[in-house]
Amino acid sequence: MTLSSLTKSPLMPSELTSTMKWVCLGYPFLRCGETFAKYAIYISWPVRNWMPMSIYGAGKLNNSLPWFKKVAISGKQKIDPQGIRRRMTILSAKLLKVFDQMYDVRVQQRKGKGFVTTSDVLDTHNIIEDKTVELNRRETIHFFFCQSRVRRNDREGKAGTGIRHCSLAVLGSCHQRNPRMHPPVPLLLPRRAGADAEIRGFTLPEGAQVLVNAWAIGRDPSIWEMPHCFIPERFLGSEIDVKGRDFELIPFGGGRRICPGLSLVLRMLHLMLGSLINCFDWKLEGGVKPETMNVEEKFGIALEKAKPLRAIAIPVPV
Ligand code: HEM
Repeated sequence: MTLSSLTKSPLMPSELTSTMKWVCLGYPFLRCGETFAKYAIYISWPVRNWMPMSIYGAGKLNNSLPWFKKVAISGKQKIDPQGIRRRMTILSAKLLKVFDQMYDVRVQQRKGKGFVTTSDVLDTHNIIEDKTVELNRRETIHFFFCQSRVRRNDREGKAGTGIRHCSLAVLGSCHQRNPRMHPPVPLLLPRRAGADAEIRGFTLPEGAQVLVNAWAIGRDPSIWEMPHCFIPERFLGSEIDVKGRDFELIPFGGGRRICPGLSLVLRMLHLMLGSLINCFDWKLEGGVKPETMNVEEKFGIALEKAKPLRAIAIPVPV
């Protein structure tokens, strides 16, 4: 089976090229009697590029080893080898409790004299102390919960520290291409090989789950000069963009599963980042310098900064 026949598989991105790097997990190796040595090919990528950074999400063993998943779904006993489900349940409960308390506070405030509506989400959800209140409460709190998850997905260290006077073109390069180094979704949506394939000497068996490591591609020294340096100008005059045509830069994925929010994101980021840079001067807290700022990442389904960025916004006098 050749690379070109693999690309015809409905489960693979049709524009697959050899510049793509692969991590392959979840191949039921017992099924075809592969040796461990061969299987090791599939785990070597994640061990190097992914395992140290994973906490939850894409790094679940249950997702990677089909046998595990089967047991977890069919059996009554829920297997949670890394304690991920347990930790997520605890954290979700904590977050719901926070929202629950906020809701209580607002109910009390609304009962008080002189309460002025703020037209915020709690108010527009029209809290009423009657028998429907429990439903309203649950809906509102879960609405917050979803919102905070979306926010976490989109969170990315893109403060305009030190680039207030950059041109619009450089700004475009910053927000469109910054995800090269810090793609918010480091491993794209999982794909499954529809047929056996041979890629650069590696055998990709039918049924293997394939995770494209956009994070590693964006830092590959064979593709990028000085891959660890943030040089927005490197894209000035360059044809490369994030729209899924250039496989060396695929923070939004590619093919039929490409992020449908792409156009919205590009417009909104330009507007938001431009406004933030235009309206404020930015300083880092505690004498931290941009050159020494901690840019380490914490990996999961969505990439986060290991240490949150604490920036001080100083309004620019009009
Ligand atoms: C900086 C912001 C964002 C980044 C970096 C991002 C990145 C991604 C990536 C990498 C994928 C997987 C694509 C693939 O595997 O080929 C994806 C999927 C998706 N994104 Fe986004 N995304 C962002 C914002 C948004 C927004 C604002 C929306 C909605 C308005 C959105 C909706 C989706 C949906 C629905 C999918 C799943 C598509 C599918 O299953 O076929 N994303 N995104």
